[in-house]
Amino acid sequence: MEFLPGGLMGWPLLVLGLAAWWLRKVYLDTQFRKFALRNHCLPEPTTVSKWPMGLDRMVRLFKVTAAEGDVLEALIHPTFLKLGWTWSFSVPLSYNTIATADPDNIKAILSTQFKEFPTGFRRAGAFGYVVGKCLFTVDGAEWEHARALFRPHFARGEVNNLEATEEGVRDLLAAVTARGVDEGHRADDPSEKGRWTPAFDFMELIHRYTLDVGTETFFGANVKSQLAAIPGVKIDQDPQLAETRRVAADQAGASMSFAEAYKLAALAVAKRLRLQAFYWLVNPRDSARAVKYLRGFASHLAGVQLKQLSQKAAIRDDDDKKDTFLKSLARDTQDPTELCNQTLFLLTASRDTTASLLSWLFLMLAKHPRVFDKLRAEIVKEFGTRDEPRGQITFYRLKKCQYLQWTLNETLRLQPPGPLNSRQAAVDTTLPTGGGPDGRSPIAVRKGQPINLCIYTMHRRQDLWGEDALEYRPERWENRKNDWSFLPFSGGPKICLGSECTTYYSPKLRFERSVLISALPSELLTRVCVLLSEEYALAEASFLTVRMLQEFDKIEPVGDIDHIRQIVLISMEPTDGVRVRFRRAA
Ligand code: HEM
Repeated sequence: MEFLPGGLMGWPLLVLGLAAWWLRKVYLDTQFRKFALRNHCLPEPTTVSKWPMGLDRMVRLFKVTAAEGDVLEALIHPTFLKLGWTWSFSVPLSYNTIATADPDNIKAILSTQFKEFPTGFRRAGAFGYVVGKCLFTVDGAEWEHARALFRPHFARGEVNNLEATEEGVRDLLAAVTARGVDEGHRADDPSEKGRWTPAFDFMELIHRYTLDVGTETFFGANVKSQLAAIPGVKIDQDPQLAETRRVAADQAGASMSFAEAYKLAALAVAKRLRLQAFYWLVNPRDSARAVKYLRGFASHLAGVQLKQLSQKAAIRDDDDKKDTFLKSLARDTQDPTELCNQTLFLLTASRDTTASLLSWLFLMLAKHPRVFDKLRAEIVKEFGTRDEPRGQITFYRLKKCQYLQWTLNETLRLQPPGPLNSRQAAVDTTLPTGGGPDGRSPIAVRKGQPINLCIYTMHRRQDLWGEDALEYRPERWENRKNDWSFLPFSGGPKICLGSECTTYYSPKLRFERSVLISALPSELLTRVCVLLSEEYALAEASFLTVRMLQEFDKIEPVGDIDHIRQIVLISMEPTDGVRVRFRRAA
């Protein structure tokens, strides 16, 4: 029997199939309309497309991305200013995507209606390309399982020990020193002569810093990328790490460094994110090689860890004092793929975001000398100078530096490392606002409908942040309480785990805290964790800022500081890096 269209049975079957599909669609559309009516929902504004299925918007998006342009300022933010804080746009072969920059809607999606808005298959398709199934790419019971695996390690405050950060900062300062001195810069002033570094891209060093701290923290294997980039410096390697690097290099040919592989993989993820349901179209050969490299590296380390643990008679009696995330995780799961996925994800989550924050912070300090001077005065008062340091840099002392906290917050507000977040409705449901002529009625959201949360636009709204919302002014944080209009770390049960814990407690406090935390029921634990928010993620950035400002007393921008370009890869970064020069403190 012939079942192909054109065969004897083919056409009737095809017609029948189409009719069934159409009837189902009509039925579901009618049900959804009734649902919207029952819930007093009105439609949100929609962008007008010149081509069917919103293809023109998609083509424009690709043109901007291909030219390494700024999708936020070129496409997304202006549409919010034109249509209001919640709108939708057509996407080929899918329901309209909703975009929102409204705190009430965002709160509902991330928190009060959390179960109705999982992350969905688009995120899994885009990020899973590199990190497979992990905390970030799964939903429901799988997510709960992964979060439970992560939590004890974070709650004990072991993620990123202080030594790893200190070592990272030492290497970074060595890398800056290795760049030498620009004898010619301001040579006419004897008090300045010989104190300025040459102009260089500080962002490159920041990326290496967060990579080194991250690989040490999560894998227990600092890749020493900062020292590796200094010509002539020989890195003192333990044999295990040398083997690890060799294994990773073999996967891709020695032509690629860890940092390069990382950038290529991030570019592919960014492209897959833009393509939404068609993410699978992106798999360029060089990115595939990069992903193989990164996964080879993580898998090798997971294998080493498992071998070490299996050699111990009783895994829980591991008496090795140096704990890493990988080791801690390996006590709970011995699945090598899971270990590889989770640790590689954690490295991605922590490295790019922290590097983005630090890059923007130093760019802002270069652009605003007043803020730099005020911040440095506070740091010197609390921690002393390079030559006369005052005590250890601890988490509590960092927290006490109010202007430092404001400066970090202001940077996270204007340039959030994660400017866009996404979810997908699991059921027909509603959002509290955005519908009707005044944009205040609830809107109906259909099962399967994708939603983009635009944190970037929300952080720049004048009605929420005042007339000077676009100005960099840390002082605005005086007396301002955090609410749902400030979400650099997201919110609700999936709030950034890095924002939940800290490394800067003393061992005694850390122990007491871990006992307290492990005794809490999970719901309360989540709330406590949110209260402890921002601690860890900001500690790594604060620590480096303090040490840099002790070391250098001026920073000067190089190039056009008034027209800073930005690009969204996995995180948002300054397109042209952080081109600056520093003046060593006298
Ligand atoms: C400035 C630094 C950081 C920023 C701005 C940031 C921001 C974010 C954001 C926006 C999310 C997405 C949550 C969602 O899907 O709603 C996230 C998730 C996450 N972040 Fe961070 N992050 C930072 C640093 C870190 C660090 C240092 C770590 C680890 C030590 C970390 C670990 C995580 C984890 C594990 C998740 C996944 C949580 C989950 O899906 O349940 N982050 N982060």
